[in-house]
Amino acid sequence: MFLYCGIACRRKFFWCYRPLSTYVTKTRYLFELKEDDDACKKAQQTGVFYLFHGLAPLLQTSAHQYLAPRHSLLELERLLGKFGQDAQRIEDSVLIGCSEQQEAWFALDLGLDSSFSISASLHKPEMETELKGSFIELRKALFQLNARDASMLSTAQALLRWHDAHQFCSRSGQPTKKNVAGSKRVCPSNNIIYYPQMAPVVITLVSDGTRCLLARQSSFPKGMYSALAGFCDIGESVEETIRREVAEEVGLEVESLQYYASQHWPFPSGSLMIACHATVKPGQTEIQVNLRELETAAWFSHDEVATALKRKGSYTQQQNGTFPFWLPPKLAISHQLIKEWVEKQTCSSLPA
Ligand SMILES: NC(=O)c1ccc[n+]([C@@H]2O[C@H](COP(=O)([O-])OP(=O)(O)OC[C@H]3O[C@@H](n4cnc5c(N)ncnc54)[C@H](O)[C@@H]3O)[C@@H](O)[C@H]2O)c1
Ligand SMILES: [Mg+2]
Repeated sequence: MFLYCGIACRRKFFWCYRPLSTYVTKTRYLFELKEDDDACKKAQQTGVFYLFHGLAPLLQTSAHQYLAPRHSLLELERLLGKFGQDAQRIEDSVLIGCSEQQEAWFALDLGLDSSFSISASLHKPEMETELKGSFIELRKALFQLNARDASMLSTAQALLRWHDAHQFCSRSGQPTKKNVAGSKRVCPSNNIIYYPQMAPVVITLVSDGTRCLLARQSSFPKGMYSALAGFCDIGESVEETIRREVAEEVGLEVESLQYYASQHWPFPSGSLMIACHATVKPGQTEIQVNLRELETAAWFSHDEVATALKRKGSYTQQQNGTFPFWLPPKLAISHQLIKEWVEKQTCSSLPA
């Protein structure tokens, strides 16, 4: 592709241009689709649509995995026609990404109330039959999706939910209007622009040097423990949230912390999970669990955690009445954070 970057580098007596990488070309294309309604409408002609109903994605089952089917604009128009829906409903769709070949990906919810249709939710079973799939709650399906579909459907659900909840201007009370890509909504009466939001959440794996601290909430599946998590309060830095959450939930003071990685998380309504390692002073490890937030918390050895990482989620009660200790699945950043801690511990215990 003969695309050149606008920033030229001067070498001796002539200008030379660096061709844009596929990644840069793709990000620039997505930027254009968000800014230019006509370009985005054009992209819908050749793009594909992922379908939702009441925020549950349409999925098909294939060998213990879920797959997210895609539909062309033509197929979608035909489907809407068959169910007596206005094709204008497609204007509710949101842009969620594109391929390296610039095939744009959109998501559309056929079950949420729309200004173009009010009775779509009545057709759910018939639509499932027609589409040869089922609308399945993302919470149930997430861990049986491949990483790419999981990430895309999470983004799509968060964006669709945000649009559904921001139909009206909080200042004028008037209906807001989304741009074609769905990257913003505007109130026509006062031009206030609303952008999709997500809540920053820290997730911290506390260690005392040899053990790590894991906790569970009563809402977790039986036997599952995870690292400590908490929403950032307004005005806080990530470091302040970590110190506060660890103090609040287990009564310990963080000595040092280190950023690990981040992940978009669709629950409860679109969060940015910021994962960090933290340490406490070796002598100050007595846990005082805040029972309003947690069911329990405890220190675990390297070997206990390494074994639990290999265990798949299980709800089978053991003979002594307890449930096996297990950790969140691979897709969750808490799993990756805990895995990194185990690997680091393994390396540091190897003879030099
Ligand atoms: N991806 C992962 O690996 C992973 C692992 C653990 C937790 N999480 C996510 O982290 C989130 C936060 O963890 P937590 O429940 O321990 O948080 P938390 O300890 O802050 O407690 C939750 C409480 O915080 C309050 N809160 C403050 N701001 C909020 C907001 N913007 N949205 C909702 N509630 C808000 C509410 O009262 C809520 O009951 C969970 O919703 C969970 O989905 C993700
Ligand atoms: Mg918490």
